[in-house]
Amino acid sequence: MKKFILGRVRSIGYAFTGFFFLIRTEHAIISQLILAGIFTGLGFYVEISREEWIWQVLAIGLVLSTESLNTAIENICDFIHPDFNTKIGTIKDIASGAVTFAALTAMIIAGLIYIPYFLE
Ligand SMILES: Nc1ncnc2c1ncn2[C@@H]1O[C@H](COP(=O)(O)OP(=O)(O)OP(=O)(O)O)[C@@H](O)[C@H]1O
Repeated sequence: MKKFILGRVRSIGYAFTGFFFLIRTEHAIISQLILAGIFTGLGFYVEISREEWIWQVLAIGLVLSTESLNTAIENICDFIHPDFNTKIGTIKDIASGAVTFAALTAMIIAGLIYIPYFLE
């Protein structure tokens, strides 16, 4: 049991190391965080409902998580094959495509939340 708990605590530590690495060094994550900050400010400004906050937080989390996984895939690609390779290019494009899915979803959610407020 003690070994199990220690293992879990250590894993949380590694996870936070990755978290801080991303927010310190990854430009894509930093830009998404700035955007998340802008939308958080907008949420307070137009006083969105509790339910709309939940959707907004989920949308932000979805984009940041997908972007983080995309960064991990890019790093693996650059590590295993630093030179130009069409397969590596396709893998990176696919990982970016996943971010696009998440970003489009977030844009639709943002539209559903904010367009009615701005039409009022
Ligand atoms: N080794 C490679 N071989 C072939 N094509 C590559 C290679 N590296 C990158 N590419 C192409 O360039 C695109 C951008 O790759 P890159 O690694 O620069 O990511 P990025 O989207 O600019 O991310 P970031 O801004 O986080 O660095 C890829 O989606 C792929 O099409």
